[in-house]
Amino acid sequence: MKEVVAYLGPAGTFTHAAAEWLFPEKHAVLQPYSTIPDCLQAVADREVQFAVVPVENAIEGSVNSTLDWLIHYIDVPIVAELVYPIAQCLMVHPSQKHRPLREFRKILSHPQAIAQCQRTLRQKAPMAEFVFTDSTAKAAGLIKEQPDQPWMAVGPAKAAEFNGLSILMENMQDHQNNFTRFLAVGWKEKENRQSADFCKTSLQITLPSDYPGALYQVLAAFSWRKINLCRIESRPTKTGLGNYYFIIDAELPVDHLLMQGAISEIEVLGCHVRILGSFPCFYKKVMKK
Ligand SMILES: O=C(O)C(=O)C[C@]1(C(=O)O)C=C[C@@H](O)C=C1
Repeated sequence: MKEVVAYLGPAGTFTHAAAEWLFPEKHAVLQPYSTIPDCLQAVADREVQFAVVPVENAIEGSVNSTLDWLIHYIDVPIVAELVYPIAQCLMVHPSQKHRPLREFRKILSHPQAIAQCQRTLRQKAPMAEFVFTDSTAKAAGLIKEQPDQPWMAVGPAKAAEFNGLSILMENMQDHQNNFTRFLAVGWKEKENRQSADFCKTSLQITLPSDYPGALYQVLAAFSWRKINLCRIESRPTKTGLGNYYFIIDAELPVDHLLMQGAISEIEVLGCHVRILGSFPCFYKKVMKK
């Protein structure tokens, strides 16, 4: 039977492209959901076997709703990671394509996409106000429904294609080398049909209390074992200002002897360690035109 995979829809989002890459059509049915929490809750409630969600962008940083949902509201392991190239396009209804950019009044998109193009958008369309939508493809769909409005959307070329929109600018993010890291979460290990670039373990660490050098001691457990850390992120525990969880990604699988040693040492220090997942990581390089 085919696996059912939730993704941030509608069809044409960057997350859709990432989900198609991780779960090819031959083996899976991709099911769109309106928001990132909806995707994650669907897998937690076992409506679907997997969900694919964005977690970090090279320009704008963390996707907090993904991190918070994984930390606070559900307990489903991360089973794979994909780093995927992001090319943002400026798109309009074909009936608006000859209008000068300065005359546009609204720019619709997901907040992450707008943030990646903020400077360019300010320069090209200074009169336009930003309107945030649940996804880039949702924004493209709204533009399609309003042929008479001087509105634009930001998002993937696929979203323009699916909605019959005209692309006015390609690769318009403020900085090149734009990539987003996506996570697949699910109830069983993802079969590795592609070979992974490397394996990673994602840990949520709670310090026992705030004392000098607490985080330093945690990092030392990785450092002297020469375990490479690829990310440290703090998120509020939501119990009071200044209380944080640390999300630490280490470049070794959890069953590796060195990782086991590091985790035990950190626990002996009085920290609470939650394993968010130990998973293969894939890297999709930019496709040359
Ligand atoms: O709206 C989309 O197309 C998405 O897939 C969401 C999302 C994100 O939340 O980061 C995914 C990749 C890009 O960084 C911009 C937007």
